[in-house]
Formats: sequence, structure tokens, C-alpha cells
Amino acid sequence: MTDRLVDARVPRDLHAFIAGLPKAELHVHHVGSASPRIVAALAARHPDSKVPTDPEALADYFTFTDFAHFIDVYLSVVDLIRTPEDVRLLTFEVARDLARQQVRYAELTITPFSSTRRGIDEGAFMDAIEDARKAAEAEFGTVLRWCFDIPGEAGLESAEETARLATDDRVRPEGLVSFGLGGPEIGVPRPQFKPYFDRAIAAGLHSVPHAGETTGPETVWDALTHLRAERIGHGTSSARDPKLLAHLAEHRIPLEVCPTSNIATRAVRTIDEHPIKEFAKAGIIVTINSDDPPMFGTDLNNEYAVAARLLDLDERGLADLAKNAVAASFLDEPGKARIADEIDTYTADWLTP
Ligand SMILES: Nc1ncnc2c1ncn2[C@@H]1O[C@H](CCC(=O)c2cccc(C(=O)O)c2)[C@@H](O)[C@H]1O
Ligand SMILES: [Zn+2]
Repeated sequence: MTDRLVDARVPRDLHAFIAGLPKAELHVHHVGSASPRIVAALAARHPDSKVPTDPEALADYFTFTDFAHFIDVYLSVVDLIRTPEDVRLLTFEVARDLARQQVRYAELTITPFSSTRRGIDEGAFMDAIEDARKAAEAEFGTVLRWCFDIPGEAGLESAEETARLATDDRVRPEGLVSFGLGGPEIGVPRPQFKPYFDRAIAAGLHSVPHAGETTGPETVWDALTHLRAERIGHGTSSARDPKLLAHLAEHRIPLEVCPTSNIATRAVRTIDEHPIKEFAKAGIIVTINSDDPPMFGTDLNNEYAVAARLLDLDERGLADLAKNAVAASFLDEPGKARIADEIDTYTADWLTP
């Protein structure tokens, strides 16, 4: 973690505990994870790009006026990924950044439609992510799995293409575990995506749409009812609907909470107004995630520090948060047990005088 990311209101020893804590990341975007180092490597290959490579200029470039502005900037980074070798580099280097934070398991949200529509061959794209996944697991020990998401604003054509790539046995990659829906929510009603989620679920994939990030709780209800969501990406506006909070708690639907993201995209005004505490109080399974970490000037460790402050957690509370993510993941049971044991051993050792 760089110093820029150290929340001074969290004690240093808690930062150190978080830095070494084995973790699972359930909500992080592939392209949105391109660090300045990765952006510079890609921009060197494609010098006509408008994305700045100097870290200071990049930090400015990654300051957003609203959600629509964020998506515009996001798509300019998507434009940097033009070849299967770019895809492989991005994926492998993202795994390196996760491994450095002791992330043992990550579900990476990938938008294959954005790459295939830009002319990358679908088979070569799948080979690139799978090759990087296997190489990363061998080199770093970090297990990667994929969530393919529909960029909803790109229309039903993108839904059809994403569903095809996720369900056709000849193309779908081995590491694919779930199906999602991202991008702006305003003007992009969730129910229209039901047939595509039905196909993905029938093919054995888990349903993990974004909902309630930039619109109200009704979008979360829609994601539950029409898309059969098993976890909700963000779900921030659920806090405005007590019945929904009770439903999420009762049905054990975890929220993928990304606190700093919500401030950076201006979905929430200030970090102290973030509803994470209401979620925890309502008995909802809260998981902590980073979304698009370099774009939001954060990383997963910093998100745990933010959560520690907002939820007033000590080491045991942080270990429980990390175990929430492991339990809510789509890893197999032996894999989950292995990481949960590692979290317990690490925490017990840390707390032993
Ligand atoms: N916080 C976030 N909340 C929601 N989504 C987020 C977040 N962070 C990252 N994303 C990603 O942004 C993509 C958006 C891409 C998109 O809208 C679009 C529209 C039209 C054309 C094209 C194209 O590619 O040509 C793409 C989503 O698919 C999602 O994976
Ligand atoms: Zn997201």
C-alpha cells in the first residue's frame, strides 16, 4: 500500500494487520484495475491513446464529476486494450497487484462485449484471460474466477453477445462462475435483462448484477425478482427501504460494498454518510470490495481500513469481514475452508502476545 492510501484515522497497527490479512475480493473490474504501471505499459504499446501515463496527470484524469463522466473515462481505458496480448498483460498484472495485498481469491468482472466489439477475436480473448489466470495462480498462488457482465447501456445487443459468450460451451472459459450487469442504471431498467440472466443461470452461472448504485431501492428489488440476484453489486440505496434491508438479511443476500467507489462516482456525498453501518445493523452480510481501485485512488486494503473506521472494527471484526467475503464467494467448499482457516490462524497469531 502506498502512503497516499493510508487512512490516518485508522491506527497504524490495524493497517499492518489488514495488509497481511488473507482476503477475497468479490467486486473488482478487470479494466478498472489497470494501475498507473499497467496503463503506462499499455499506452507505450498504443501511443495514440488520450489516457495520460504520468501518475500525477493520471490521478487528475481519474477525478470524476459524476457517474457519466466516470464511464466516459472508463471507456477511454477500455480503448487501450486492443490485442489479446494486452488482455493477457492486464489480467496477469492485476493478479500481481491483488497478490501483493494478500488476496487469495478474486472474482474479476470482465466485459467481453467491450473487447469483441472492438475487434478482438473471442477465442483469443478467452485464451488470454485463461492463460493469465493459470500463470497467476502458479506464480502468485492467487485464484482468479470470472464474472462476465453486460454493459447495460450498450443495449440488448450487448446482452445477447455476453450471454452467448458465457453459455456457449465452445467459447466460455473454464474460470467463469457468474453473470453480471454493469454501467449506468438510469434509463437502463433491469427487467429487460431477465431472458439473458435466465440463460446464464440455466448454464450454471451465479447471478450478480450491479443494482442500487446510482438509482433507488426499486432497482435492487428488480435485480432480486427478475434477475434472481444471489449477491448485489453495491446495493447502496437499499438503506432507503427498511423492507428491503430486512429481505436482504433474511434471505442472506450479501452486498458487495465498495465505499470509496461510491464517493468517487458521487453516488454518496461523503464517506461518513455511507450506509454501510445501516447494512451491518440490519444483519445483512456485508463484503468489502474495491470496484475500480486505481481509478478511485484506493485498493482493497484501504477499503478494509475505511470499513474498520465506519464500523468501528478491531482485528477480529476485520477477520470476520474477510470471512464474509470468502463465505459469499463462488469458490468450492474446500477452497473456502482453506482461506477461512488461514484467516483464523493469521488473526490468532497476530493477537498472541
Ligand atoms: N462502479 C461501476 N458501476 C457500474 N459499472 C462499472 C463500474 N465500474 C466499472 N464498471 C464497468 O463499466 C462498464 C460500462 C460500460 C458501458 O456502459 C458501455 C456503454 C456503451 C458502450 C460500451 C462499449 O464498450 O463500447 C460500454 C460495465 O460493463 C462495468 O463492467
Ligand atoms: Zn462495479
